[in-house]
Amino acid sequence: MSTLQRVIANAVAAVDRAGRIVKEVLHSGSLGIIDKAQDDLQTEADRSAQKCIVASLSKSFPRMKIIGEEGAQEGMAAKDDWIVKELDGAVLKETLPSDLAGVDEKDIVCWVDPLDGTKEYTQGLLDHVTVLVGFAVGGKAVAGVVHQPFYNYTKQADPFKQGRTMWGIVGLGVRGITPAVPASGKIITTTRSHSSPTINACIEAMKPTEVIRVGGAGHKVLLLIEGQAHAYVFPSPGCKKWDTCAPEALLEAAGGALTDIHGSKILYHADVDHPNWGGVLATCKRDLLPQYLREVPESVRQALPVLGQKL
Ligand SMILES: Nc1ncnc2c1ncn2[C@@H]1O[C@H](COP(=O)(O)O)[C@@H](OP(=O)(O)O)[C@H]1O
Ligand SMILES: [Mg+2]
Ligand SMILES: [Mg+2]
Ligand SMILES: [Mg+2]
Repeated sequence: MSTLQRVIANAVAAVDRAGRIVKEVLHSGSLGIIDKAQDDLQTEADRSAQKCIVASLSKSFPRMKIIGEEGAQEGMAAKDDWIVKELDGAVLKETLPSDLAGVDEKDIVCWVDPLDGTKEYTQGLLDHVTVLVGFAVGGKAVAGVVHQPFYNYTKQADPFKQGRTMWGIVGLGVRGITPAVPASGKIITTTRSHSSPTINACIEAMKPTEVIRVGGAGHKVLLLIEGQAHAYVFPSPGCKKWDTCAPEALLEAAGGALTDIHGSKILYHADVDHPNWGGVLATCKRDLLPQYLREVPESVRQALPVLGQKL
């Protein structure tokens, strides 16, 4: 059994536990909101869910490098029942592509966003929330685990029996979600809580038939995979590597593509800068990407630094 496969299997089990924590904090009625920076909130759910995922993965895979949005969380003990040792059986049944099967534990970089869409979580827009665990090898996003704790959420049913987990491995495919493409139009999804004149100018220049403003990088990529939008347009340095690693791998495994606004690959080595300085541009199908890249206005290109190599 390959190490990467066991790591992904553990992450699939751990995100479910993290999602449970996100629900427990919501139901406690005390979100424990902290302002990390302007337009950058953290809640007790972000802190505890990260502790759960990082403590679980680092216990079983101590040589893997793990980078989480909420930092080291020193002094905060993980409760015993937050440490997930289980490996998801469905992941273990798969056969990994040969280029990933032999990867050593120390060469895997894991990017954890314990709660993506924090702003929307605090505002009760619960379906925008995802838990993201992405894996990179050689700087490339190769696998992504995405849990949506409040998928199709209803207050009438047991909250802990709701939610869904999706995962994808580049070269293998996606599980837990069925890829589709929109029937017509030109539908762009973007931020609802971190907008800017540059973002709006870029979207306007693309002449969409519809703009869907929702929270979360994970949630927006799910809209692309499920055929609700053609492109995710975010020419801003606000998204970080933990926002895009898991969504990028899931999207690529489903047939789409995610790069920066210049079409350069986003790099996920352990020592990279955390912000995606070149912004984010993603499309539901890989062959749609060049068209959207061409439509980015020159003024928007010039507002964001050029890094990395072209896809
Ligand atoms: N200007 C900004 N400042 C801080 N974080 C930003 C940001 N723009 C985007 N992000 C982060 O990128 C993710 C997706 O943003 P959005 O929902 O606006 O599309 C969110 O992750 P988190 O909710 O995990 O912090 C959000 O905080
Ligand atoms: Mg955050
Ligand atoms: Mg995020
Ligand atoms: Mg987050």
